[in-house]
Amino acid sequence: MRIRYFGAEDNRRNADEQQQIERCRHNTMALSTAFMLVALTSRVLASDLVKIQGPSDNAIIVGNNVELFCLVYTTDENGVQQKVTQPYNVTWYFKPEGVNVSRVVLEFISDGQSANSVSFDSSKYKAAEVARLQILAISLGDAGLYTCHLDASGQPSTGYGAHLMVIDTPACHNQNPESFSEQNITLDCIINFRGYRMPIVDWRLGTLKLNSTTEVLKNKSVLIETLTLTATEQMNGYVYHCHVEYPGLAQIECMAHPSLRVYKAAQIMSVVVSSSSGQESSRIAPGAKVRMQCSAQGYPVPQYTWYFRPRGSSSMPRKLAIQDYYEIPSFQATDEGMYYCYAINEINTRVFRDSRNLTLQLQEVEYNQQYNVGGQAWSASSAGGELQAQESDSGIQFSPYAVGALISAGLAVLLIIVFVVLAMRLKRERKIREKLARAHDETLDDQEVELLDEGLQPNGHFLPAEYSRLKMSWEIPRKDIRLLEQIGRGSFVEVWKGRMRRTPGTNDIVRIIVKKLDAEATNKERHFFSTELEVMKMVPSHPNIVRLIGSYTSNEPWLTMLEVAQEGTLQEFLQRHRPGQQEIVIGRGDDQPVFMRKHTLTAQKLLCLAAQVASGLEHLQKFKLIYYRLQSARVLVAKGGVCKLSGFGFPHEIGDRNMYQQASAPIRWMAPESLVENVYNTKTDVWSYGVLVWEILHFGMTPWPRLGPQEVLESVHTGKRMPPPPHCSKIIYGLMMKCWMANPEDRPTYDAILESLSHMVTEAEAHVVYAHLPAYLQSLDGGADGDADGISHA
Ligand SMILES: Nc1ncnc2c1ncn2[C@@H]1O[C@H](COP(=O)(O)OP(=O)(O)OP(=O)(O)O)[C@@H](O)[C@H]1O
Repeated sequence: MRIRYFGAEDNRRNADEQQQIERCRHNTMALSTAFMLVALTSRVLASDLVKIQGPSDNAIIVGNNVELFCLVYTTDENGVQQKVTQPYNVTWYFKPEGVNVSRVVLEFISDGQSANSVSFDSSKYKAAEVARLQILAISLGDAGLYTCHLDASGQPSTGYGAHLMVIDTPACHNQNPESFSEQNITLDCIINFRGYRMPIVDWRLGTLKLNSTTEVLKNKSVLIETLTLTATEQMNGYVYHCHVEYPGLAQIECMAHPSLRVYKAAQIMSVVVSSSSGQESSRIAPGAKVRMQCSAQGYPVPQYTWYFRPRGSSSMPRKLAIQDYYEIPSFQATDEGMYYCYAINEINTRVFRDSRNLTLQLQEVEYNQQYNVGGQAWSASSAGGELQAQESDSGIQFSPYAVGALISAGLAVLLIIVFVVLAMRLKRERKIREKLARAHDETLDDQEVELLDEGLQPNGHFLPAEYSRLKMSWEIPRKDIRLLEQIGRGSFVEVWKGRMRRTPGTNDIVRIIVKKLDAEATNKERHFFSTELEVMKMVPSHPNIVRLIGSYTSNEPWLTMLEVAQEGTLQEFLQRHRPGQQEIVIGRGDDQPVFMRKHTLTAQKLLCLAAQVASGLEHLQKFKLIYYRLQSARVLVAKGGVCKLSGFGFPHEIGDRNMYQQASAPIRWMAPESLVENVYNTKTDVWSYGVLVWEILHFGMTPWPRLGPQEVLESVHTGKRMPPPPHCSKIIYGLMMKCWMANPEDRPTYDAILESLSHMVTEAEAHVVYAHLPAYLQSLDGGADGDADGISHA
């Protein structure tokens, strides 16, 4: 905080301020002298012989001391001030701000020889020289009117008064020290002041004054100056300050610490190709030098990675460079292909990713390709990449109009082909859906929606006859659904615990989970919601798939009703059953917590969990469905430790959704082809499944525990894999490694995975050896910084 005084005294502040105070004291004295001159000429004196000089207005900052002057003097026949030699009394009065009554705070009694003082609050008020009042450790309550009265020879004067204004140090608050770009930032400057003058307050950035709003509270003694800004990346590191000025008295400032941090998810703004042939084009002349420049915005500043996949190749793109540009010194046929620029940054453990790709080709124009420009024949030579004028000999000459017409015709044919392909694809998908719907209908009769409150009705049919009429649409009347408590959130849904009437018109109630679409969901999100619902309706039931109970889409907000997975997510379930966690607190007695003994999951149970997930995935695969971001935090667990999958769809929908939510990609679980090309299919699910098996065997630990997301990405691309866990057999590690094969075709089928697991389950303790469990898995916080940081090469 910086302070500049016009008038105040301070004996507590630092040396700098002391100097300023000295200056201020002189100022005050100068003011007092001026005041005295005025008083001498204009005020009524107490008596002809004894006179007083009154104090002057002052402003002082809380915590400082101040001295108010009231001098007693007499003048000789020449008008020169002399010491008073006759008896007199001087009384100091104080009338606090906003109060109508004055009280005596100090009194001087002089017999003409010496003066005694009586202070009415000795800790606060002290006497200095004759008739001066010292006020110590000023607080806001000391603001008000101070007057000194002279009583000489029984003739009391009216006295002299001065206002003391007390200024508190302003407090600057930055309410949003961390925010995202485009969000609002609010800075408050709160000033406590007492006295008759309101300060002038403004927010500044350097010397630039900014528009802010002023609010005065508490009987005009507190002022709040609010600055509202829209966060932009450029504001990073900015510190705004609040400037408070008491005109003619003091200027004070406070800074809104900490400096601003404005996050922005990595976003590629442009990818520019330039070549030595002087053109910005994706067609490059042979031998030309090419530079591709990728520019991204974001805070923290994004990291760039370039990948390349040669033309005609279906292999994984290989990494080229970790920088914002990539250069090819001499472009050749082998450089033809797809180049990808990735920009990544991490904000509060969430990873944000953006990518662009471009195709580079050799210039097709070979020798003697001719155009007729302006009646003159030109020949384009690919060697130099430049057009050179030369006389054309013979050959057919095309006018630019003819070339244009040809291109338009070509485009039209292309459009028709695309249209036909799309129509055929849509028709095929519709057929699949109809087939699925039929399959579903066939299973409807014996489909018992699991009784969620088993105690109530263990074997009853969930959907009553009245609802079954609605069965094809799965619609449940809204009056039969009750939302009780929100337990979670998805990207565009709220997840609620709820209740539903099992039979209309009765009080037969079951517990359900309700996913409620956000009111402000975008059209795209509505589409994802309804597609997910439609897919769930079509998939025949399976013990490892979360069961759909019904939906409500007649009115907003749309609802999906699901069976309850009491144990929460698989990740939470695993962490709760970690070996180190043998006791859990289940409640509190009078003072003592109540513990319950928990059992660590057995080796067999761990392998069963892995098998259940594979079984659910195999079921989905039969209907050509894939998972949306498979990881233990997205698999649910129902009573009895039964894994339940939810969040699946057709690959193109999932790809679309993953692209939409690309910003928060679960990099640690993603297959290399998903990372680079946004490809999602059964084989990418198998890769993620391998990572999920690792999570199961590590009781819900985060995969690649010691690496940041960028390092994970690079490790995966350079063929590195997580190392063999010390407590797992070679066979089980081999299964994980197969899931992580670089070539998707080399990864196992779910059938093969289930086959392998079924063998392992029979002698589970030989595959998951608890005696070899690493120390980091035996404690509660093992997930945070376990030692599983070695790296294997695929
Ligand atoms: N059937 C259920 N039983 C118990 N809890 C559930 C159930 N469904 C969802 N939840 C809880 O709600 C949370 C969010 O649900 P979920 O992840 O399914 O939402 P989502 O829409 O798929 O999320 P996202 O948009 O991130 O994909 C889960 O982590 C889980 O804790």
